[in-house]
Amino acid sequence: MDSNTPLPLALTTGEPAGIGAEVSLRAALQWQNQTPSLTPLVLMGDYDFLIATARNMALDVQFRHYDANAPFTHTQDATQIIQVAHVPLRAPATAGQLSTANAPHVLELLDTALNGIASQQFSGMVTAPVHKGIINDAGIAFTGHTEYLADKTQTDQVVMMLAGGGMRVALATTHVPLKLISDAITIPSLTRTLDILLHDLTVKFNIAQPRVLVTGLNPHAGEGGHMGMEEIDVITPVIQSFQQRGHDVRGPYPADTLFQPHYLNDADAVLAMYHDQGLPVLKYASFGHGVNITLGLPIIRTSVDHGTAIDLAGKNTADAGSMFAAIQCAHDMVHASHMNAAVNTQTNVSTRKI
Ligand SMILES: NC(=O)c1ccc[n+]([C@@H]2O[C@H](COP(=O)([O-])OP(=O)(O)OC[C@H]3O[C@@H](n4cnc5c(N)ncnc54)[C@H](O)[C@@H]3O)[C@@H](O)[C@H]2O)c1
Ligand SMILES: N[C@H](C(=O)O)[C@H](O)COP(=O)(O)O
Repeated sequence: MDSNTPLPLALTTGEPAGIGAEVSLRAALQWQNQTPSLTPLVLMGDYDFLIATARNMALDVQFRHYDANAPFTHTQDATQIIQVAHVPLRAPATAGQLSTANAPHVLELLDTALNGIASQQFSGMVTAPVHKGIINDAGIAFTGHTEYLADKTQTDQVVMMLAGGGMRVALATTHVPLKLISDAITIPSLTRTLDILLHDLTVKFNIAQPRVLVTGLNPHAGEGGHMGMEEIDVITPVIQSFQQRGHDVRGPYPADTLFQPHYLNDADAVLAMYHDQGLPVLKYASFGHGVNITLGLPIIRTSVDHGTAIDLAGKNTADAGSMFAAIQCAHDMVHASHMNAAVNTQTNVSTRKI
């Protein structure tokens, strides 16, 4: 490929019984129409299934098979062409009807994108939602893209961060049952989470001196130890160690009152302790336009803020705003990473390999 042509982003179309194909197609067309010649997209999915989905949506669109040896850019007159890296379904897909038979297909979409990134065909991946339950029902242990991609890229720890509504909310734990949360937050794990968060905010989001607000774990951040000891034993010592290293990391703040402009206006990200402490606030502020980002991976990966919406599949009513935002975010992160890599090459500043 011409070195001036940006590498495509891989877009995995997700659970075929859900809204993944619909939001992928709609957002891809919007992206290609708004930004022709910018970053091409390649959809990972079953070619005929995507054609059938487009027909059901009455989209004015043409399809072509992705060919790594024949670069394709969405020029002004080719914005309605969708490139597909064909990953065959394992069984016919019906909107709204989950099937364990297609669980391997869903994971093959991710593997195809990963292989394409490894072989430098793609600059990153944007993922449509998968259904964690049906993959487990198929006998495949799976807790989420976040953990799957960490495992596949042999990354010891990653950080889930969602962005939307003017906020970034990162999590100290990912898909962990509530009763295991306290034990999962240790001085080493929280330190590593903050290291990853600060590093990726700098390198992938171009924030020179990230300001991070950290929540407590317990009501009222433990009320001085009367409502839990995690703040005193773990969270405060970790925050202090980052402050001693010169970072703008503050807290622990009671999570129930932290999410207000008074605090947020003076911060680049909030680090919440667990999934349902931070994400409901962010999703209330931005559902349908938020982006899920996996930090700490050696690749760029973004995703939607919603799930498979089985109840909406096939109805052509799903909002593709979050998928569009995820494409935009991945595009911006690729550019920020390239810029920072160039700066570091020039100044010989070493950064952790991402
Ligand atoms: N990135 C991902 O892969 C991802 C993200 C979140 C949830 N999930 C998975 O999705 C499955 C279903 O999860 P859930 O039911 O909790 O959440 P969901 O987001 O699928 O649905 C919640 C509600 O939001 C609505 N909704 C979701 N997306 C919408 C859209 N684009 N436009 C309009 N309305 C939309 C749905 O109709 C439903 O009423 C679970 O297996 C979950 O783990 C996957
Ligand atoms: N925690 C995510 C959310 O609430 O949006 C969602 O489950 C997706 O997670 P993965 O990206 O790990 O699949």
